[in-house]
Amino acid sequence: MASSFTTHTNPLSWTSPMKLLSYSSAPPNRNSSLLSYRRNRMSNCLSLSTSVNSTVETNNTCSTLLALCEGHVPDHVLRRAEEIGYIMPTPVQNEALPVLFSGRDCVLHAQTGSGKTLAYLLLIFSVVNPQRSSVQAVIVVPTRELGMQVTKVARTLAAKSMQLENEQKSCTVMALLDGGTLRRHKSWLKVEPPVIVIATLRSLCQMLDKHILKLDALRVLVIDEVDFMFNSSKEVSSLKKLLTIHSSINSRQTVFASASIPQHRRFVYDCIQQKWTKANVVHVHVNPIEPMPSCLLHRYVICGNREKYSTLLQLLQSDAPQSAIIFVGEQSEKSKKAGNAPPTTLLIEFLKTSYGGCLELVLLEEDINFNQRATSITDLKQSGDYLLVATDIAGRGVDLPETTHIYNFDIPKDAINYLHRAGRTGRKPFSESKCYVTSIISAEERFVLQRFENELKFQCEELLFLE
Ligand SMILES: Nc1ncnc2c1ncn2[C@@H]1O[C@H](COP(=O)(O)OP(=O)(O)OP(=O)(O)O)[C@@H](O)[C@H]1O
Repeated sequence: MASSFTTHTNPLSWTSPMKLLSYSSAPPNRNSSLLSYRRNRMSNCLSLSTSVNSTVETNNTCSTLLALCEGHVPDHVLRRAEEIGYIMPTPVQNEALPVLFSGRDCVLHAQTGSGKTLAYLLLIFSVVNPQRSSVQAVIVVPTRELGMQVTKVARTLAAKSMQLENEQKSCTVMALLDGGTLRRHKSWLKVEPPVIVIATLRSLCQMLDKHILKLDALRVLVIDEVDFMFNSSKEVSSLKKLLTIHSSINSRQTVFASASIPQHRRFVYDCIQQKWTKANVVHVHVNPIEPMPSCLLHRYVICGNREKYSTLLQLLQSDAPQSAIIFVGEQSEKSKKAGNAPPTTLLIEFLKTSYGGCLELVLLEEDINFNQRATSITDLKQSGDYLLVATDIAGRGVDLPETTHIYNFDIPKDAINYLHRAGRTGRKPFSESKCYVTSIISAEERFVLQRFENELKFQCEELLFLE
């Protein structure tokens, strides 16, 4: 079956990045802001940081990551970073690292895929002392998937460099994630006391409440995806307790990170008022006029509910993605009670029989067991040719850089969700390649997508199916 799509106005028009950068409220000069972003992105000299309550000297000189971190981060960690391929700092690393090394608390606010993880990990390696067997840094993450990913990067950086002999003892990194049992976590703690702990809030608080883990020696506390954590009714009281009772702002450096911090001025104000951070906290906000990466091209297709499956199939055939994630909405409680199969399962079954392409079909959702979930992401990272069907569990933080296409089979519930789903692609900081985000919507949902466009300052092009 020959299938193809065209854009509403001009079949090729959506390939133009200039056209895609639109603003709901008029920017000072659209073209010049795009050009300056491009220039800055290439030379790593972005100077769009906003500081709150303080004047921050930002580092505007072009330098390598090594030059930026020398004298702060141990040599063996910097060598490992180079071996992995981290040579130049990304804009957020360029902006944030001098602030972080100065000891100030920090709200890291930068686009998805911009390299916030490496920024806070380099801070941690600059502060902790591997000779002391006490927990000196804690990174709190919202999901097991993100936790496993951050643990992997931290362990890779902590591992012995191939270039340096006679190195110091390397840091022990421990993951305390949902899905592991308290007994197992307890015995790991005994066998190899960790210096850096990466944890989901529930598992961490369980250990703290039972006095199995102590944070007396804590030097750095990172809360990743901070807006999500504060928005989650299940997590918020534990989070506040961690920030104010289990540890103190005076003895630790606090870092909050996310690509989306709604009402960020209010948030920073609250941080100070509630004593979650010190009063001289710095808000490092990189590229505030463009909440999403400019390498993303946004498209939508309108179709009836019954045609969604065939529309997705046609899109997959015409796009031929290298790797893709298809986001499906959560199953409602009513549908669960009625004994219906989850929408993810229905879609996987459909694709198994209809999708004839060479990508491996993988499912990721809350209801599959933790070991299976662990395998999914690890396998995907290694294989690189996947068609991942997922709920929003894969929407936050998951880093699969080979993903070239995102499909919103169901429309995200709000603009923030759109931003994080879209941000699962375009995750190669120095690449100029374009990546695609396509939403399959009904005619009635067009106005919802329009609202996202206004809020997130992007423009979506309609794809029309050609018979
Ligand atoms: N200096 C660098 N040079 C090259 N690649 C980098 C650099 N820093 C980070 N990366 C890569 O960029 C990708 C995105 O980084 P990371 O996962 O830290 O993004 P993020 O800002 O945390 O995104 P999100 O908000 O979606 O969680 C990763 O694959 C990482 O390895």
